[in-house]
Parts: sequence; structure tokens; C-alpha cells
Amino acid sequence: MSTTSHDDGRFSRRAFLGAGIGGLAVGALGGAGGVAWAHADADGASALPSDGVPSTTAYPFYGQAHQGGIETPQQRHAIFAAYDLTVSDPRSLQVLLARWSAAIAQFQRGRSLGAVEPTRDSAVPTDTGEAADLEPAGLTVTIGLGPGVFDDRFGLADRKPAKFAKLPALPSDQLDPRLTGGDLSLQACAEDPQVAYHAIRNLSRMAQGTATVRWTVMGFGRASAGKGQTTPRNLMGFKDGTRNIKEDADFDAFVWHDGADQAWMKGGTYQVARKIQMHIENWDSDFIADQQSVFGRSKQEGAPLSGTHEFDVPDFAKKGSDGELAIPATSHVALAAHENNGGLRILRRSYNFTDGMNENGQINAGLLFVAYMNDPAAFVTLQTKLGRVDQLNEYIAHVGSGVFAVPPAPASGSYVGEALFR
Ligand SMILES: C=CC1=C(C)c2cc3[nH]c(cc4nc(cc5[nH]c(cc1n2)c(C)c5CCC(=O)O)C(CCC(=O)O)=C4C)c(C)c3C=C
Ligand SMILES: [Fe+2]
Repeated sequence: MSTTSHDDGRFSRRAFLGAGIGGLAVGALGGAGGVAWAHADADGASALPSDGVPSTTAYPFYGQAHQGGIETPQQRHAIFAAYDLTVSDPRSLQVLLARWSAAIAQFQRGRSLGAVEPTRDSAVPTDTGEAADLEPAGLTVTIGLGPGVFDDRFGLADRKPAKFAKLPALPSDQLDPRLTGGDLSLQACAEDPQVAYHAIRNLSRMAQGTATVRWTVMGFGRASAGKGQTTPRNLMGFKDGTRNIKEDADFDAFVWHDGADQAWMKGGTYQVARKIQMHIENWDSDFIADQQSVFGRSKQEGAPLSGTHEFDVPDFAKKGSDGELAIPATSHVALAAHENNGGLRILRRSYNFTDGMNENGQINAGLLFVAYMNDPAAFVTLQTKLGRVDQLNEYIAHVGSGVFAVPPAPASGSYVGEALFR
């Protein structure tokens, strides 16, 4: 009996996919052999890496050392939103942070804000309802405070952490002002995109009269790996996140704020978000040797060009038989590696995004690069170097940008950032 079709001759979805890859596609390519995906199962059907958390997972919001969505195993989907505050009194900001915190605690438990179907005919539903029958899906919503929170509007200037400021102009920046900055940020991540969407939609609704959405990015697939997770691929087809921060000791050293200059930030961190457009058509027409040179890694395995396996430690001094460095000095990893940056490291928690096609029919897609670190200067140092000479620059453009201070998680009954106002 065939393992790829039903007895009645109907094709199963798996069989259809198998035929597409092994049959139809091969025919269309004039007989070129297909390559089995790393996770293909016995009958050739593609099985996705199964390292997402179960949909019933509900992460606690209160009483944690850190907000969720940072060290949390990276969920498959994300929506990032930056907001402008339209008020200028600290009380309104406090109320918004308190209301957001209470709502996020509900959402992370898989609950709605209130009745989806109120009993009174004239009542407007508090919750929009699209997550009513969905599981919590490992939702985390992370709140960040932009540099504007510490300007003269809210009387909080003396609470600004010493290292926190707007990002400076960086080499190769092609920032669109409409996708840049923000007084507040929300990062919603979940295994179900509708759960993340519901959170941002309802939190934005709650902000009416206090804050307006400035820019958003809808991430549809994780493009970084956390501890124990399979390394996913970005839209350039390369494994992304192989050498990410994964150990607790590295989180302590490079991610968590020690609260030394501002006690309210202890256990918090800084978030850098960049919307990075990819010139995908150019990339797709580049030859493989150049693609691998750009990253300094092989495409299929993700190995450093000095080695064989994904997790081999890169040898940046190794030369090939031609006398050239195996990992080019201007490759992305040679420039970004901690070995070549005085030990400096950041946590990457990025997502692929697509905005469809632009008016010229070109694919409008890229990387929602999100990174966490205990000093934003780490990003500035790396991006100053990358922006100058990274081979990758030919294929990308940084179009959106924001930096946010992320307070620790609130105690039970409190709210994110409460200690800032004490
Ligand atoms: C300023 C920091 C970084 C930006 C911006 C950035 C953009 C960016 N990166 C990729 C793809 C890959 N990056 C990889 C490694 C890597 N990238 C950074 C930093 C930035 N990347 C660091 C610190 C590292 C680790 C370097 C190392 O220690 O070896 C990799 C290789 C696999 C991995 O280790 O993750 C890929 C692939 C894209 C596509 C991109 C912008 C669109
Ligand atoms: Fe990178």
C-alpha cells in the first residue's frame, strides 16, 4: 500500500506536499534532484521542528524576576508595536501601564478582557473576541519605555538610566521617520499568530486617548534560537541564532540590568528593534558561494566556513589552500562575533516579516531584528561596524528603529514600571 495516498485514491495533504517537492517541482526544474529537508520523515513529508511550546502553555505575568518574551523560549509568531504618548502628565502614563499590565496578565492566562457578548444590547464588547476560543498559546507581552518617557513631559528626567538615550545615526541607516522611535513598545509573541494579534489589537484599543500607534511589524516566523531550540532560518535561507545567548550566566553578564544607577531597572534590560528590509530578488539571484561568503557560514548545514558542523567554533584565523581567510573578514559573522568585539554579546530574538509586495511588484519582506542587552552601546558598537563594511549591506536596508528600556516584571498587584514613579 502506498504510504502517500488514501485507499480511495484521494491524496492526503502530506502526500500532496510530497508530490509537490519530489514530483512536480523536480519536473518543473527539468529533472534536478530535490534535497530532503533536515526534518523530513520516512515518507518524505516535511515535519517542522517541534520545539514550540504546547498551545495550553500560560506564562505567569506577575512575580517573575524578568518580563516574559526575553528569556522565554522563542515563540513562533510576534507582533511588535511602538506608540507615541499623546498625554504629558505622569498620572495618565501610570494608568496606561497599570491597565496594560492587568490586561496582559489576563491574556497570558488565555482569558479575555471582559464579556465578549455583553448581556445589554447597547453595550460595546470590552474584548474584541477573536481569541475567545483559543488557548493561551504561550503568549508573552513585553512592555518597553522609550527615551521620550524621560523628557520634560513626565517629570522623570532624573530617573533616566545613564546609558539610555535615542540611538545615534548609524552607518548605512536608511530609516523612515514613520518607522522610527516611539515612547512605548509592546512585543507580543505566541505560538498562535491570532493570539498575539488579539493582544496588540486590544492593548492598542485600551491606549486610545493616551497613546497612538506609531509603527508596527508583524513577524510570522521566528528567526532566532533560544536554549534547546532548533535553529530556524531567516528569509535568506540561512540558519539564524546558532551562536545566540543561551546560558543563564550569559544572560546575567550581557542581558539583565543590575540596577546600579537606577534601582527600578534591576532585572530589566534594553530592547533594540530594527525593521530590516531585504532586497530579496537580488539575494535570490546571487550565487551560492557569494551567499555563503556574505554570512561566513554554509547554507544547508549552517557551519562556519572554517568548519563542518553548525556548532563548530569558528576559526577566524584559518586560511584555505588559496591563502585566503576561510571566513572572510567582511562576512557578517566575522564582524559580529564576540571574539572580534572584545567579548561583547547581545541576545537576538528576531522574526521574519513580510508586508506583501510593493508597488513595483517587488517582495516587501525582511527581518524584524529584536535584541536585548544591558547596555544599548553594545548594539551601537556592533551596528557601527556592520553598517560600514558588512557584505550583507548589499542586500538589506535598516528602515525602522527604536530603543526601549524594559523594566522587570511587576510584583503581584503592581504594574510594569511602577517603581519608576515612586
Ligand atoms: C547589530 C547587530 C546585528 C544585526 C543588525 C544583524 C542583522 C542580521 N543578521 C542576519 C543573519 C545572521 N546573523 C548571524 C549572526 C550574528 N548576527 C549578529 C548581530 C546582528 N545581526 C551577531 C552578534 C551574530 C553572532 C555572530 C557570531 O558570534 O558568530 C547569523 C549566523 C548564525 C548565528 O550565529 O546566528 C546569521 C545567518 C540577518 C539576515 C540580518 C539582517 C537582516
Ligand atoms: Fe546577524
